[in-house]
Amino acid sequence: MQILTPHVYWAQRHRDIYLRVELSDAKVGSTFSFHTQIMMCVSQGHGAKGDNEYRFSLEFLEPVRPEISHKSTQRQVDIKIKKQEERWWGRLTLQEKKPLFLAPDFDRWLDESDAEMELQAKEEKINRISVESRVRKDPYLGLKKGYLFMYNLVQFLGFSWIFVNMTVRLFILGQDSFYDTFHTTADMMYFCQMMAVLEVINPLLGLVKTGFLPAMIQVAGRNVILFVIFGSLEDMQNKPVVFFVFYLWSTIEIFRYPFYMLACISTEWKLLTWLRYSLWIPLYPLGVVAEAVAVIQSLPIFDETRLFSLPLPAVLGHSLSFSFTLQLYLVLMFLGLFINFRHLYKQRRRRYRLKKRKVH
Ligand SMILES: CCCCCCCCCCCCC[C@@H](O)CC(=O)SCCNC(=O)CCNC(=O)[C@H](O)C(C)(C)COP(=O)(O)OP(=O)(O)OC[C@H]1O[C@@H](n2cnc3c(N)ncnc32)[C@H](O)[C@@H]1OP(=O)(O)O
Repeated sequence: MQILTPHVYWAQRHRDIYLRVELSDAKVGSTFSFHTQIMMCVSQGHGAKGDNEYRFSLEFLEPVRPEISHKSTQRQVDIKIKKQEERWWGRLTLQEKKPLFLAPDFDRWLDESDAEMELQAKEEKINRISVESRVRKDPYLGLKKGYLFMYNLVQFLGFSWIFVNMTVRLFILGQDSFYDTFHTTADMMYFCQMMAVLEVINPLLGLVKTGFLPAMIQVAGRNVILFVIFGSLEDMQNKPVVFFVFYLWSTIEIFRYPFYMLACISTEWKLLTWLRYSLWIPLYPLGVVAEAVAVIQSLPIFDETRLFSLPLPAVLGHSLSFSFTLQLYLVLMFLGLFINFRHLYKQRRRRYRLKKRKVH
């Protein structure tokens, strides 16, 4: 009996092989069999030699997966086969000479670089959809952003009030303003620094991408100075060091909080970003030095007043002055400076590397 072979057209992508078999009204029961990389197809349909049984076999260049998807239409049978390994084939069949019944399917034909671009476009689309669906999944996003925006606004207003107040007094009173900074601005500073505890809680709740430790060091470090050194020792309150500490703190915050506010509404001002990620370079070490001066100045006062001193058993002496704890704290301060300086340096690099990548 004569074996009839249909015309078969082929095209490929990195993952798939497409075959189009020229058989109209092919019966649903086309059978396919696979043996490693050989595929055989038998089908009843209307081809070049009228209504008949047609068959063909192909030995592929590389192994394919045995599962196959195919669809018979009035005009043709479309077959899709998955390659076992995702790569571009130089030709379809193992034998170099192309079988006579096989030809390229120019309707689907793409060369390798076009197929790569198509693959890339598909992957980008999938990524975009998955990012969009992740973003859409958070039903509280608006609420979170609203809360962060309000928090940053309140902090911005608080620190701006301190900064403007101190600057105006400096212009009017000159050096005399150094001595009553605490009495004129401490209430607002207490308020802002108590609120700043939220900066440690926010990353714990996953509201911001900040590391917990840097925020903890920042907030705890400042609050020790504000509440323990300045707040509890009246003798410290009229020292010029208060002016320098408060001025350095508020200078960075009047840029940092508006930067966060803009981030909450997905907006950016280049100059503000630059100031947020650059001003800390001189301000942070200066701030730590000013805070260290405040701690050192408070040591004799704690020794004298015995405030917060730790009672000791009679054999060990009367009590342990709080100044010992503060001397230990001085060491911690420089460790904290190192950790946060490195953190801010990394944040700066990440920000500007990211931006460069977006530009190219
Ligand atoms: C463990 C016990 C410790 C005990 C203490 C030990 C001793 C401590 C000594 C410490 C010395 C402190 C000295 C200090 O007080 C001196 C001064 O402050 S001087 C003045 C200069 N100071 C500064 O410049 C520091 C200012 N502070 C900060 O920058 C932050 O507090 C800090 C945690 C240090 C770093 O901030 P962060 O990690 O948040 O970096 P980013 O700004 O880049 O933010 C990361 C991403 O999160 C988003 N984010 C963060 N916060 C908010 C917010 N409130 N609202 C909205 N979005 C926010 C931000 O947009 C970033 O997102 P993206 O990456 O998408 O851009």
